[in-house]
Amino acid sequence: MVAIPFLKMHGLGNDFVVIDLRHVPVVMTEDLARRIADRHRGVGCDQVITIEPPRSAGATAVMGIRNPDGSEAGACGNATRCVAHLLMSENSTEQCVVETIAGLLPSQRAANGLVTVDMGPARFDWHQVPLSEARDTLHVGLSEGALHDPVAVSMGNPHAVFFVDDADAVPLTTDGPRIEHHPLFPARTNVEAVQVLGRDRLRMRVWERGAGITSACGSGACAVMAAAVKRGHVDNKAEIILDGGSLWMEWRPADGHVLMTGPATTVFQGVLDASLWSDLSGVIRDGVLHG
Ligand SMILES: N[C@@H](CCC[C@H](N)C(=O)O)C(=O)O
Repeated sequence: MVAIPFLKMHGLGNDFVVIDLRHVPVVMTEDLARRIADRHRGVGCDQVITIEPPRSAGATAVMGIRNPDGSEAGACGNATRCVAHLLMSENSTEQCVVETIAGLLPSQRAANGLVTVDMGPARFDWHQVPLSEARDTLHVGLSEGALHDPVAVSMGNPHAVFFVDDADAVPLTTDGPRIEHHPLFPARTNVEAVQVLGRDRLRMRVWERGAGITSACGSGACAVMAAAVKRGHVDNKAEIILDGGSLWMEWRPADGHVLMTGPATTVFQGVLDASLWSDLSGVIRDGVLHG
């Protein structure tokens, strides 16, 4: 049985096990992702990220996203910067296109070693978030503990953005999971608590769907930027300060796309031993792997 190489990477401390499956007959299943993400028995991470062959014209590669609970996500901004960095380094290019189940994300190198990703349009239609019933997504009118009246928005994954007076005082470990599992969000939701510091500065903390509190969420920062523009709190550009550091955001009025700029950091390389999945079904594609 073979071992599979991986990279440990992070974006502002939101950490990933990145596995290149472009030439390996392995399928990332819910069970396998859970085992890899386990910080005691596996490698440990906030998301398991796969790189797979492109499916659409113009894409450099597909990026698959799994949360530590095994669930699949349509967007992960911090991992997109990491994967884009790897693809651009591999191809010696300054740009690439990362494909996700939610769409194609054009990415490019920015100043100071940072990476910019066009995360696509913020969507405010209640069907698209999704919500379980018709609501005004700019004022959803939902309350839980310290959190009231969010903006609901999709960046390819669902977000509930709450504007608060003091983001650091919000008890996210109790209020976050209650919102994540609220019946109004049939696909569950990521939860952001946001404090407006100025017309170009926001402080944000996040409770991630399927992961809990993380030090940063790139798609969350995009959702927050779009929500803050729609509520009239910021102009088109803003710094968003997360627990793990800052992201630089731009909302493009012409098409409603959100552009995100931030770091992509490689921590170490390792190998996943086949003992991690040898008793799991559905992991090996096209037969058995031999070393
Ligand atoms: N950390 C990510 C988001 C990962 C997926 C999210 N938890 C979900 O289930 O939608 C980011 O940087 O965007």
